[in-house]
Formats: sequence, C-alpha cells, structure tokens
Amino acid sequence: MNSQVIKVGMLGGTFDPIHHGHLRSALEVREALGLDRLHMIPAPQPPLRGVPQVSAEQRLALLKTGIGATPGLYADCRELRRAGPSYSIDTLAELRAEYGEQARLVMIIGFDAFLRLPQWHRAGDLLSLAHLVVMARPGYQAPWPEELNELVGSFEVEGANSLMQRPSGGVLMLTLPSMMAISATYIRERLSEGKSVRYLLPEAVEEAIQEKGFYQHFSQHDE
Ligand SMILES: Nc1ncnc2c1ncn2[C@@H]1O[C@H](COP(=O)(O)OP(=O)(O)OP(=O)(O)O)[C@@H](O)[C@H]1O
Ligand SMILES: O=C(O)c1ccc[n+]([C@@H]2O[C@H](COP(=O)([O-])O)[C@@H](O)[C@H]2O)c1
Repeated sequence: MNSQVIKVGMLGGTFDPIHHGHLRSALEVREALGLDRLHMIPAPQPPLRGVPQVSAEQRLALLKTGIGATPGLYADCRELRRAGPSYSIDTLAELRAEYGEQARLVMIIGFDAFLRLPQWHRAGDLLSLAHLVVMARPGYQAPWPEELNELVGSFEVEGANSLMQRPSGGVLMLTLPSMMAISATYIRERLSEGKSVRYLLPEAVEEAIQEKGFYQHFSQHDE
C-alpha cells in the first residue's frame, strides 16, 4: 500500500458521558489499525434513542476533557452543526469528501450498536463509504441475527492488513486487549444514586460532572 495514504477512523457516540470503555477502545483500535487520526464524534440526536438530557455541547466538552492531549484522538464537533437526527451516513460522506477517495475510512462501532445496524438510516450504503470495524463488548456476542448477514456477510475480512488494502467496503470483527464492561448507562445510574464512579471514567470528567451537577436524575435512554 502507498504509505502516503491516510487512514482515518470515526467513532460516533452519544458519549453521555464519555468513559474509559470508549477511550481505551479508541486508543487500542487506533493502534490495531494503524490509524493516523480517530475522530470521536458526539451525536446531538442519536437516531435510535431519546434526546439525551445533557446537551450536545456539554457532552462535547466532557469528551474534550476526557481525550485531553491523547495523540491521534480528536473530539469532532461536526454533528453539532447539523439539524435533525445524527445519521452516520451523512458524517461518513463529509469525512470522505474531506479526506478524498483513496483515504482508508473506518467506521468503528461496538457489538451492541452492530446488532441494531439494520435499523440505521441507509444501512446498505454505509460500506460504500467506509470500512466497518466492530469491537467486541462484554455481554454481547455472536451469533448475530440473520438479517445482519445481508449487510455484512460477504464483506468480512481476516485482519487489519487486508482491510487497509482498499478505501472502504470491508468488515472486521475485533476483540481488543482491554475489553471493558463499562457503560454510560451504569455511570448515569450510579451518579443518580450518589454512588462513586471513580475509575470508570477520567477523573477530570468526573470532576466536571460533579461541578455541573449532571446525572443527578437517572436517564435510561430508552427509545
Ligand atoms: N465499554 C465499551 N467497549 C467497547 N465499545 C463501547 C464501549 N462502550 C461504548 N462502546 C461503543 O462506543 C460507541 C458509543 O457508545 P455510547 O456513547 O452509546 O456509550 P454506551 O456506554 O454504550 O452508552 P449507553 O449505556 O448510554 O447506551 C458505540 O458504538 C458503543 O457500542
Ligand atoms: O445513522 C443511523 O441511522 C444511526 C443509528 C443509530 C446510531 N447511529 C450512530 O451510532 C453511534 C452510537 O449510537 P448510540 O445510540 O449507540 O450511542 C452514534 O454516532 C449514532 O449517531 C447512527
């Protein structure tokens, strides 16, 4: 492969709030794929759940605090500039236009999000814009429902090297070394009960949450 070709990742999320499950996964997936940049992009209106109580601006601020100066990870506010549901296909189209046709563009999602992929907006078009990398997550495992095979069945590849041979269109299932059973739901739940969230998320994020008084009331994020 041409060593000049840029490798870009996108990890979208509600990040309500950002936690070590997101951050450690982002760092390890960047290493595993040799990504030059990984855009972490908060969704103002995640399409398959209710609008979060904490605003997109505030979730973005927590994300920035969580990332700090970590090399290669970028808090990307592009979805805050769009109205309506935060569809990933629109975000990928923007990134593709910015980085060009030859860039290796990778959409990264956890296994829980993968299970709902058939419900995504224009799900059948995602792989024409990017590769899909699915991170294992404790509590969620294969096999997956038959309808997912129609989307990803014939696109699965063996490893990061074969994925990076072309700009888009491959699917890679990845088990990262430090798989973590941390979820934002668990963090919101504990905060609403006045319990400690220490070590589940960066201390600076915890301090910012306490200072602002976020998550004192539990939000389940049901559809
Ligand atoms: N601990 C984790 N390990 C691997 N992937 C994760 C982890 N937590 C979240 N992800 C993935 O990161 C992306 C953004 O996650 P999201 O912001 O919804 O966090 P969450 O912890 O799943 O939130 P919630 O509990 O509110 O549903 C999704 O693709 C999700 O699957
Ligand atoms: O494009 C879609 O239709 C779509 C449907 C569900 C989720 N997403 C994106 O997937 C990411 C994770 O979403 P969530 O709800 O699991 O936090 C976030 O970036 C969402 O915008 C995107």
